[in-house]
Amino acid sequence: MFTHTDIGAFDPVVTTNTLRGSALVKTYPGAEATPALDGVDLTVTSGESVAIMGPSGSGKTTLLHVLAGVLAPTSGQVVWRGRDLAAMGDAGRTRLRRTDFGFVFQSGHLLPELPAVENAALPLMLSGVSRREATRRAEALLAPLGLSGLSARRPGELSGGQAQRVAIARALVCEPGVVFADEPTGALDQGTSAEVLEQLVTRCRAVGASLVVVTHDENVASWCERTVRLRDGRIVSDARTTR
Ligand SMILES: Nc1ncnc2c1ncn2[C@@H]1O[C@H](COP(=O)(O)OP(=O)(O)OP(=O)(O)O)[C@@H](O)[C@H]1O
Repeated sequence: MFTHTDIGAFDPVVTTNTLRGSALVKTYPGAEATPALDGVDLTVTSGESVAIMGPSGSGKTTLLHVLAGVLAPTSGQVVWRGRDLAAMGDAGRTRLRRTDFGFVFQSGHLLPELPAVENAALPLMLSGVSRREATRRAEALLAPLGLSGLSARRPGELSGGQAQRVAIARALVCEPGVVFADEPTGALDQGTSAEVLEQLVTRCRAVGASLVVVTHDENVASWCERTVRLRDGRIVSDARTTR
């Protein structure tokens, strides 16, 4: 017979790719009076896409970094797949960021000397997968992003939109549970930005990864299932996107 405790063992928060931030506070040294995050609760469920919006300085990037285990919160807790990030230690969090999370930044952060396919394959090679297997898997991700003919090109030989699509492939190559993107289309013109965003959302959905994307662009947010708005380090609205 199941008791209440037995049922708890099947808690979906523990067994699925749920990312949960609770009571998150972050103060930077010298700015203790004005926390960058001031009591944020945010749960991202498996496969969900969430846009984080708000004015400049409202805490968007800080929230992204705290949820991703890049920055430690001053207080509060981040739990991924039922595990507290604070309990993992620096080495554990570094490993987690490599295996479970993917990252896309505003301007790609690709290595200029490597061809596109090796840039996309890099996280796999860093975790010990052979170059041959890593590039095979990277090629398989570049193809649906419309880049199969460009995999030998170096970043300097790609357009901004193409380079961001290589960055999307790189973020997905380790089959992450969550992709974190900080202004991923901030350096692109509007048309290219819409294409890249569509690709980012579509590819994350195709592989079942959740997406947390910081943006100033309402068009970007409209691609996500949910929009969270911050002001002065607090959530002021959290709503399903209506189309
Ligand atoms: N390393 C840091 N040291 C001190 N203060 C910081 C640091 N990083 C951010 N802050 C401060 O924390 C607050 C939130 O910054 P954050 O970068 O998270 O905001 P944001 O909403 O992402 O802003 P933007 O849209 O301009 O990128 C701001 O007041 C900022 O000045």
